[in-house]
Amino acid sequence: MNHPLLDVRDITVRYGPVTAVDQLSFALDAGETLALNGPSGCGKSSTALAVLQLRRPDGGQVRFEGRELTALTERELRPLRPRMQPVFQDPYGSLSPRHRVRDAVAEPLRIRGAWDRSDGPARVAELLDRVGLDPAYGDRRPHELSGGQCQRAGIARALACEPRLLVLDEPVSALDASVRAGVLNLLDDLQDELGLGYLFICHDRAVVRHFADRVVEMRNGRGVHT
Ligand SMILES: Nc1ncnc2c1ncn2[C@@H]1O[C@H](COP(=O)(O)OP(=O)(O)OP(=O)(O)O)[C@@H](O)[C@H]1O
Repeated sequence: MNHPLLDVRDITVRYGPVTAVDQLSFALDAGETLALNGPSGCGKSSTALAVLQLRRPDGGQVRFEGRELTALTERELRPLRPRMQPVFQDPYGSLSPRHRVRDAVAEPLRIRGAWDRSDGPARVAELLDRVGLDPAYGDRRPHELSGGQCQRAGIARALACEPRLLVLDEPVSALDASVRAGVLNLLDDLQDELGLGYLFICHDRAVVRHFADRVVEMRNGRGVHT
């Protein structure tokens, strides 16, 4: 049966009396970029957390690859989690400051049981190269990289999970304008090559227009499809 990669129906997220996301629905196919755009506080990040099941929504359904995630226990979700990877705004926040980049990228391979001592290092080097980082940067720690390089390393780590969906929450907003285009081009190339679906959260309308296939404009937790 054909189903969207991600199918979000009527999700609601509340923080006490505040309704951050109010019965929001959208769907996203593999190889497609759907943007959530809107002003600060309209509920974009809360939607990202609900899609990733990092915060369980208070209502509605999140279907990923045809499976209804809100009905699953944490244990049942665990094997699905690598397939939906977040990339957050703060490039330094997604990597541990204590670990070298090569270990950060290797970790998902180890967790998945995909680490092999003979070809693991070459796989890490390949992932770093794929995101435009010289594999020698694997020896560095995050603070020894620029913001753009660090965001690329975070994307390499996400790719090590072999995801189908990336939830990109303001992935270029903290970067200098001069490096933004490079990271967006990388994301475009990866999507073409791997058929990834992108839920792209961004407050910058110009970036959204350039990058997204479709846009959901959010206001006060509600969405308008454009
Ligand atoms: N942990 C929380 N506790 C209480 N209220 C929260 C929490 N997180 C978000 N909110 C509130 O929920 C609403 C939506 O916030 P959210 O961060 O999802 O919006 P956003 O569009 O991503 O904004 P921004 O771009 O500023 O991050 C806001 O009113 C915000 O104050």
